[in-house]
Amino acid sequence: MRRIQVSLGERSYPIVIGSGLLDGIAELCGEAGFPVRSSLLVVSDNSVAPLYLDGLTAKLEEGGYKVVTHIIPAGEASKSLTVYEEVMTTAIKAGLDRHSAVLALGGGVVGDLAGFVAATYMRGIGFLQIPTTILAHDSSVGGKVAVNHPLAKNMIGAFYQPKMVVYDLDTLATLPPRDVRSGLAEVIKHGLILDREFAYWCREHAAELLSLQPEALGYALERGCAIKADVVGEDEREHGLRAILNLGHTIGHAIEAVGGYGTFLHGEAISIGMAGSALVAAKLGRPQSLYEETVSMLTALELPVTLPAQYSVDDIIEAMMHDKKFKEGRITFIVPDEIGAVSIVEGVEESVIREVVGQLKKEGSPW
Ligand SMILES: NC(=O)c1ccc[n+]([C@@H]2O[C@H](COP(=O)([O-])OP(=O)(O)OC[C@H]3O[C@@H](n4cnc5c(N)ncnc54)[C@H](O)[C@@H]3O)[C@@H](O)[C@H]2O)c1
Ligand SMILES: O=C(O)C(=O)C[C@@H](O)[C@H](O)[C@H](O)COP(=O)(O)O
Ligand SMILES: [Zn+2]
Repeated sequence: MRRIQVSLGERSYPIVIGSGLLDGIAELCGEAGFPVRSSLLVVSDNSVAPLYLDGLTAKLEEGGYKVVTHIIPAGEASKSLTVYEEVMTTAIKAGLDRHSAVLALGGGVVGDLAGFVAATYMRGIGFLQIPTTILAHDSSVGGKVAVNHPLAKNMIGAFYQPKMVVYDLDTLATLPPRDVRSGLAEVIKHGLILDREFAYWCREHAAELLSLQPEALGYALERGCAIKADVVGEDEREHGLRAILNLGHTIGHAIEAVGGYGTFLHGEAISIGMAGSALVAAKLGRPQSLYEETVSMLTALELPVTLPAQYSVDDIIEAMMHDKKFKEGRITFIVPDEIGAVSIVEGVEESVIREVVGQLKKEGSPW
């Protein structure tokens, strides 16, 4: 077991990462400050719940907690105001009070949605993240919680930190291969923005990562969590540095919204977006080889780097205008300078972005 601290003053918390952690979940809830005999609302989805919810509930009840559960349909479409309201209804009917807490058992969809419930139920109750996907090494850390609006990703949300992240790597064994690949996009993102050596390590160990080899995966997730924790510790509310975690997301979020949530998985859309950012970089004077190197890393992880022909450039550009970094008619891009270093570039010309999205389509893609 290893602990990585997210240092945020009185909102600091540990990421507990390792094997067999769910057996000790009641003790960890105690450490997180949830009083024994209080009610815990466990939110999960209908793929994760059959695998892990009964075991988790039994351990929590053995530890003296009352457990209420709410199971949402798996997939991005559940990150909606409708599903948010349904979870709230469960919380109210179960009589959750200010000593209660919400536990998110699942991937980023469950974590973002349940976190937004925790942030807003009675103006905020306790929250614990129990990530079960590779991608959720990113989503469970840092306190961005949200649901989507049909026009734009994560548009309705809050910054609300969990009291703890309990990352039991044993749960990853049941992940479908497509979600393994999608999660690896955010893993390599952490290397691409801040750690050159780690980015190359991911490419070199791609086969082990894709086959969920425990040592390689454990190392990659610890490194990814540590990089994320450092950035969040520096800039919790994205006044500056934290924006670098958005590499690939300006285009990626637009692809998700235009395609319909769930058509492309988040990591897939972000992978195409990271290829796009490297094309923007080339147009701003960085070497073309940076694009080729980025693509070689993404394709080693079997991630997409091109956009299907049916996506309209106009639609993508329009969706981008809803990006949270879009200010006064100017689009901000996180642009790679080299592998392991990026710049935040405000006011990238629309004509440049149009060309890049067109180029992403041109390659022709099986996706
Ligand atoms: N808050 C943040 O900082 C942040 C960061 C990155 C991504 N996100 C968000 O996270 C979401 C994507 O997260 P995700 O990829 O984890 O999606 P997800 O929660 O939909 O999980 C992916 C799929 O895997 C299934 N699954 C989860 N764990 C499983 C397991 N252990 N075994 C078998 N199946 C399992 C789920 O049922 C789902 O079908 C997006 O909405 C994205 O916007 C948020
Ligand atoms: O934590 C962050 O900050 C990130 O940007 C991490 C991203 O991977 C994540 O997808 C996040 O939800 C995007 O944030 P948003 O503010 O652009 O919605
Ligand atoms: Zn992301």
